[in-house]
Amino acid sequence: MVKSVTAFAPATVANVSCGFDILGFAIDELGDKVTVSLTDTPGLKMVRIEGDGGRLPYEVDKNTCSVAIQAMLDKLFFDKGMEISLYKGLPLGSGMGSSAASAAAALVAANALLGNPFEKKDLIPFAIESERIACGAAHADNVAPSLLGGFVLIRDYTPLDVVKLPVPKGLFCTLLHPHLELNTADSRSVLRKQISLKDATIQSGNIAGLIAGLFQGDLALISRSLKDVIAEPSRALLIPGFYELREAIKAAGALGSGISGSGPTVFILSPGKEIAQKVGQISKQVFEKIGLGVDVYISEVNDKGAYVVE
Ligand SMILES: Nc1ncnc2c1ncn2[C@@H]1O[C@H](COP(=O)(O)OP(=O)(O)O)[C@@H](O)[C@H]1O
Ligand SMILES: N[C@@H](CCOP(=O)(O)O)C(=O)O
Repeated sequence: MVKSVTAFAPATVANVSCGFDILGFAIDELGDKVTVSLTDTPGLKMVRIEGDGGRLPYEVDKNTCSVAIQAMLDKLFFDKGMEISLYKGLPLGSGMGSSAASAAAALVAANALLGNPFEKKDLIPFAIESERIACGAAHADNVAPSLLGGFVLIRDYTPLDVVKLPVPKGLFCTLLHPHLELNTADSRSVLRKQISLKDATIQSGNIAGLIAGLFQGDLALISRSLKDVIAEPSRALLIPGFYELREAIKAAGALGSGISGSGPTVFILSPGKEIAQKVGQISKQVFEKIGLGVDVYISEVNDKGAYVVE
């Protein structure tokens, strides 16, 4: 019997502008790795955390890896133990679904260790529990795409209704991660609690348009729909250079830009790698001009999601 499994789970862009808490997609290469080992001593233990600068909790009721696995084991009435090692590839509070990637990798590793009693889709509720711990909100728009890959819609939470959407060919994402940290809990606290009928109508039109654009592979429709009148107006104020960046890339041929998750990372969608690289260069200069260091990542949409590596 296999005693130890390692899994990788990718970074994700949640919301995708108009899909607050209901839409996200996965990124290539960037992500977290988790190794889970079976032990005879009952209970979970976080035995190792690397790449976090010593900032993440070892307490099993605080780390998203162990919280997610515990939720899964509760369902199975499992009486053995597991040791968990986390290798963080993602920066904390980045808006790239860092807490979610840890949970997704942990679940895929633990599930494989037990002989895959759950389909990947069935792991989402366990991962959602870990998001409640990380940011106080049980949102699924990072954990679902990190587990399943591609664009994922969360049509409803009660009961959970998750739909994987098509990924148009040639779609590239540029991620700009300015060297700032924003806690998801903090950037949720700045959101308005009420929205007007007018804004609800605009947002519904855009999310419907974005999903239709994904199904039809219609990049012009995707471009027209990448607008957010709900979260972005409040959150953009927390990201220096956000509107300057949007202005600077206007003529470069990108489809649109927005805040990745709750920020500070900004995502830009482009029709092809060349434009994705060009807007990356332009945006980098915008951030550097205002004295902010920035990491630039270019990626296709990752359609695979979390997977076992060894
Ligand atoms: N394994 C983990 N990886 C990342 N963050 C974790 C993890 N476990 C717990 N957390 C907590 O979650 C918070 C980071 O999550 P969040 O601000 O939502 O970042 P992100 O936007 O990158 O997902 C921090 O308070 C951190 O302590
Ligand atoms: N829908 C959530 C997404 C948070 O993503 P994160 O990557 O910043 O954790 C929100 O907008 O709060």
